[in-house]
Amino acid sequence: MRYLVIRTENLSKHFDRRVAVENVTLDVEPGEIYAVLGPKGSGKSTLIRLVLGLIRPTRGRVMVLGMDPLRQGLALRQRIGYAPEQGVFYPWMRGDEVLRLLAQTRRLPLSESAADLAHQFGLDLSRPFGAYGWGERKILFLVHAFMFSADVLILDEPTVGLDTVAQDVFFRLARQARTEGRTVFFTTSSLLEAERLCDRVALLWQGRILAVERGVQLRAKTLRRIEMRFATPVACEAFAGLPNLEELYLEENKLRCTLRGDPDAFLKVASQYRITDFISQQPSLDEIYRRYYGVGGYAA
Ligand SMILES: Nc1ncnc2c1ncn2[C@@H]1O[C@H](COP(=O)(O)OP(=O)(O)OP(=O)(O)O)[C@@H](O)[C@H]1O
Repeated sequence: MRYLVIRTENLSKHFDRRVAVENVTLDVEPGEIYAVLGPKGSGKSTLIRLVLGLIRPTRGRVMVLGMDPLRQGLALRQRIGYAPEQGVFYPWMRGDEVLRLLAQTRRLPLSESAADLAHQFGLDLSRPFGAYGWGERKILFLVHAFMFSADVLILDEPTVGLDTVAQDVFFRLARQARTEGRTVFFTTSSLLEAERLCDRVALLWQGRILAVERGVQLRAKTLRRIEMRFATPVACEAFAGLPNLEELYLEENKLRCTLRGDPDAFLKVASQYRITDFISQQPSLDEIYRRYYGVGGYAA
C-alpha cells in the first residue's frame, strides 16, 4: 500500500452555517513539496488546523504520518515542524526564549540548529518578541518549524510578510528538506510561489479543491501581461505565428500581449529588435481561476 504523509478524506469543516472546508480529499506523498493555493478566505488556515488536529472536522477524517492528529497529538507534534500564520507571545520574551518554550511544549530541547537558521534569515534571537516586526515574527515561527529536522513541515502562509531575501531562504530550506526526503506542506495565495517551488499544488476555492496540478503544469498555465517598446516599428508577422501569444496589439513600436507558459520563443523573436522598455505582470489568482477553472470572485 502507498505510504502517505498526509491523507484527508472527504474533510469538511462548517462554522455554524458557514462552510470553511468542504469535502477535501488530499494525498501528500513523502518527500513532496505540496502547496494548497487559494485566495483570501478560501479555507487554507482551516485546512491546516484540521490537519494538525487543532479543530475537529464536521465530517471526514485526517491521518498524518499514519496517526490521527485528534488522538495522537503529542506523538505527532514531535514529528511535525509547524509554523502558524501568526502568533502572539509575551512581548518581553527573547526570540530564543520563545523557541525554547515552543520546544518544551513538544517535550524537546532547543535545537542547536536554531541559531544557524536565525542567522540565515538575518534574525537576531536576542531581541524581545514584542520588538519584532510582523515579518520577523513570521521568521521566528519558520525557525521553529525547521529547527527539529521534522519529517513533515506544515506551514501556514510561510512567506507572507517576508522580504524577498527571506523568501529565498525559505525556498532554499524547503528544497533542502525535500532533498533529505522530508515533506513540506504549506498554504499560499501566491501562484508564482506555488508554481516555482512545488511538486504538486491543490487549488482551493470556497473551501473546495478545484484541481490538483503538478508545479510544471501550473507553470504552463502561467499568464504574463507583456508591454514592450522598441527603438523602431515592428512587423506584426514576426509575432503572429507564436502559439502561446494572445490578445496581441501592435502599433508601430509598441507591443502589448498576453503570454501563456514558456516565454522563450516570444523573447527570441522580440530580441531581434532593439528593446527600449519592457514590463511583465502576472494576472491575479482570481483571473487564473476564472480562465482555467471556470470559477470567479472571492470566497463569500
Ligand atoms: N473560527 C471561525 N468561526 C467562524 N468562521 C470562521 C472561523 N475560522 C474561519 N472561518 C471562516 O471560514 C472561511 C475560511 O477561512 P480561513 O481563515 O480558513 O481562510 P484562509 O484561506 O486561510 O484565509 P486568509 O488567507 O484570509 O487567512 C472564511 O469565510 C472564514 O471567515
